[in-house]
Amino acid sequence: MPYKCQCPSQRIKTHNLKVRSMFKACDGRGTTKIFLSIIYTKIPHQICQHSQHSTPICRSGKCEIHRKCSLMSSLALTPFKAGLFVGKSIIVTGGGTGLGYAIAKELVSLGAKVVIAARRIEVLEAAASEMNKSSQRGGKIYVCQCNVRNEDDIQKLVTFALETMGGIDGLVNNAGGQFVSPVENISARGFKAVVETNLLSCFMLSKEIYNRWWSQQEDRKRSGSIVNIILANKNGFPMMAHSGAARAGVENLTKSMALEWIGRGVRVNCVAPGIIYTESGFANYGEMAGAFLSSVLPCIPAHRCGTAEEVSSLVVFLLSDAAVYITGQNMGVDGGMGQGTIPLRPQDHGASLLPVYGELPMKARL
Ligand SMILES: CCCCC/C=C/C(=O)SCCNC(=O)CCNC(=O)[C@H](O)C(C)(C)COP(=O)(O)OP(=O)(O)OC[C@H]1O[C@@H](n2cnc3c(N)ncnc32)[C@H](O)[C@@H]1OP(=O)(O)O
Ligand SMILES: NC(=O)C1=CN([C@@H]2O[C@H](COP(=O)(O)OP(=O)(O)OC[C@H]3O[C@@H](n4cnc5c(N)ncnc54)[C@H](OP(=O)(O)O)[C@@H]3O)[C@@H](O)[C@H]2O)C=CC1
Repeated sequence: MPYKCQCPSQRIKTHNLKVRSMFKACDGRGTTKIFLSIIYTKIPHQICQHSQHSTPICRSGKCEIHRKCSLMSSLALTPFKAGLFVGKSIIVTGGGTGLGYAIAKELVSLGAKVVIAARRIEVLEAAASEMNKSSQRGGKIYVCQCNVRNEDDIQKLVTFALETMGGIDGLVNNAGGQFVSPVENISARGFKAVVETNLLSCFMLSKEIYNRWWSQQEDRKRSGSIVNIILANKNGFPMMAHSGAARAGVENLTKSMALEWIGRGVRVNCVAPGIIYTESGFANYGEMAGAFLSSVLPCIPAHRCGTAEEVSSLVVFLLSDAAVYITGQNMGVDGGMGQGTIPLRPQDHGASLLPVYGELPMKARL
């Protein structure tokens, strides 16, 4: 059935697409070639639901492009080769939302078995059922309720992961967060809560897995990789000082663990996101998030927030064997923010010229 496009503008973007297949679309005046990728899943939706279309481009929802779209929407955005993580078992804390969700989704789409762990079981279950649609070559998401501040929960998480996946190859310490407050108003309990959530949790879970699994492996091929998600906090983190301090602790702990455990084939690295737009992450700050965004955007050299996929691809790389010679590092994904100070010097160029990898609403760009 020929696809009838009624788009008057014909502004269908083909860049950023990895061409795997080509479709011909009739615009009523001639033939337009539309290139689609089966990997970069969001693009076909942008074609179908292109905001510049004055009329709906397909009313039936049954055309070839819609069929491809629904197929592709269940796949994850990834630059990595299919099957890269087949046979690998990974824990992602905070994997039911935001960055953790993007990481878990990319991993399962590459064939990994992944346990996602957090406090809200209903959020985890909904996420798992969605992500299992992207699973490829035996990849599967399992869920485990766990408060990472609680040592019993940590032990149960490791037991669950070993029983369900048969081993652990990777750990992403992503669960975390904080509240916004000037230093003078943070109570000791509040400070402690943030340190427990971000630093103690990372120590407890990494240690538990090392003692019960990685240190027990005679097979040197069964190595491990830990990726700790921290913050771009090189110059402190005003209004989130407790978190800046806790994450600095994680960075240093990362270096110590990297040196102590390299003999067992365990690598440990940090990823330091700048300001990454995640709906769940920003929801934690209510109305304050909007004000924060407009004040911080001019200070980000890239002039836009990052996307979860832009963080996930680095995390997945660090978990992979392509990164076997990398340990003890802290890598920023921050649109240049780590080069400046916070609050950063406003940049005087216009809208962001950087292309976007993943999805980013207009409000998260300058
Ligand atoms: C705006 C864009 C920012 C972009 C940059 C960063 C982005 C991100 O990091 S996104 C991720 C955001 N996600 C989260 O922050 C979720 C996890 N966070 C939390 O769960 C809390 O912030 C927590 C770590 C503090 C834990 O909270 P809770 O379970 O309530 O902790 P406790 O019951 O143990 O409370 C202990 C202590 O903490 C004080 N407290 C908690 N929230 C606040 C608050 N919003 N403001 C001030 N104080 C807070 C609480 O009052 C308790 O202290 P006392 O009152 O002295 O007993
Ligand atoms: N978005 C951003 O701009 C940045 C984010 N980060 C960090 O990246 C990580 C992910 O953030 P993002 O995805 O944006 O935000 P989210 O709020 O979506 O992610 C936080 C996740 O951590 C889980 N979590 C929080 N506390 C606990 C706990 N005590 N035990 C178990 N799980 C917990 C939450 O699940 P649940 O509530 O169900 O437990 C949630 O899934 C966080 O560590 C965040 O601080 C760092 C820099 C910037």
